[in-house]
Amino acid sequence: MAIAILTSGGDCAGMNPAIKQFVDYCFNKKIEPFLIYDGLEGLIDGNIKKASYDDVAGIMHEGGTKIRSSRSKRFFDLEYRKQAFENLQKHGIDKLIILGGDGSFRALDQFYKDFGIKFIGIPATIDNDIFGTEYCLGVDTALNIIREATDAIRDTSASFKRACVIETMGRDCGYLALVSAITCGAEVCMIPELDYDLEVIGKRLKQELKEGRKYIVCVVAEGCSKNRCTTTNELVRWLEEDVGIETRATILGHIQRGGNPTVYDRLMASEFVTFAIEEILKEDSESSVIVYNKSEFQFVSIDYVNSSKYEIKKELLDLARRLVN
Ligand SMILES: Nc1ncnc2c1ncn2[C@@H]1O[C@H](COP(=O)(O)OP(=O)(O)OP(=O)(O)O)[C@@H](O)[C@H]1O
Ligand SMILES: O=P(O)(O)OC[C@H]1O[C@](O)(CO)[C@@H](O)[C@@H]1O
Repeated sequence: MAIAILTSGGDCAGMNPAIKQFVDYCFNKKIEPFLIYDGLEGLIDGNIKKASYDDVAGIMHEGGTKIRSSRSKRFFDLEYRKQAFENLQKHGIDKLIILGGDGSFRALDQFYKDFGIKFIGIPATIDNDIFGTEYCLGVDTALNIIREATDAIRDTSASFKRACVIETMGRDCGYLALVSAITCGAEVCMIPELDYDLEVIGKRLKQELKEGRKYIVCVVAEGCSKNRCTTTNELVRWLEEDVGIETRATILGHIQRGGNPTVYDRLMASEFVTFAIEEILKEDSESSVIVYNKSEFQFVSIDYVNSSKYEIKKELLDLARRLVN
């Protein structure tokens, strides 16, 4: 029996520990593990290799993905998916484990419908934006990187009595910005999920500055720029001209996607992969996504994952409401 693993979409910390556990666990179960390099692009190009212990030795602590990732235009095309299927056939692979976001799951769902290749999707994206799961691999590491950066930026802002605007990733989802704002003690948090009123926030900040505030930390989700009118540059202008404080902006960018996986992401990687392998080995297993809710792993259908948009839970949003008023 042969199973292959691939990583797709944005990489994240935790992918390497997952790949290592995949290989180790398969060997332990006397299953042949294969590695598909370069995500869906590699699947199309036949960049597939039987795994050895050497391929995964010493990768537990490394960020990113050793087998690399891709976003593939070609995979939307049946002709290339057929080529991908033929590549798998050459190696006798009929089961796939994919680490990625919901786009990657949709890709393999289409592939399953075309050629019957079963798969299990493991949520792995720093955005934490997949419907049906409270946690996606890589989020804890990304949050810790944002925390470290924000703590450092606060040091220099406080030294100059400045404001700082820190833009986080997350696509349309404000999860990274929200949790970072709460846990880094930000004064302002702007995310697509929460209405905010610059006039009201401005009044509060001016009063606080009058009372001796030495710095302002403003965390903003990249999704705000896309979905609303307030871009990071506009926030800088507003802080300088309306609130009256010298301001610097930092767009954290891809630094949030790299870095050594935290203990939590290493452990989650191991658990996600182990349960996924156990599930896909079952005779009656259907293609599905492994999700993590209330400290438990479960399997849900792709249709379920695609049925709705991920929403940040209200209790968490409530913790940040004072930062938007
Ligand atoms: N309906 C589809 N049919 C075929 N391929 C698809 C489909 N949807 C997505 N894909 C493929 O899946 C790839 C990964 O999707 P996407 O770029 O949205 O990232 P993702 O898996 O959602 O991860 P992230 O959240 O990190 O961006 C796409 O580049 C594309 O090749
Ligand atoms: O690395 P790329 O292709 O520029 O994609 C960036 C996007 O990927 C993510 O890092 C993960 O989905 C988003 O937060 C971000 O908007």
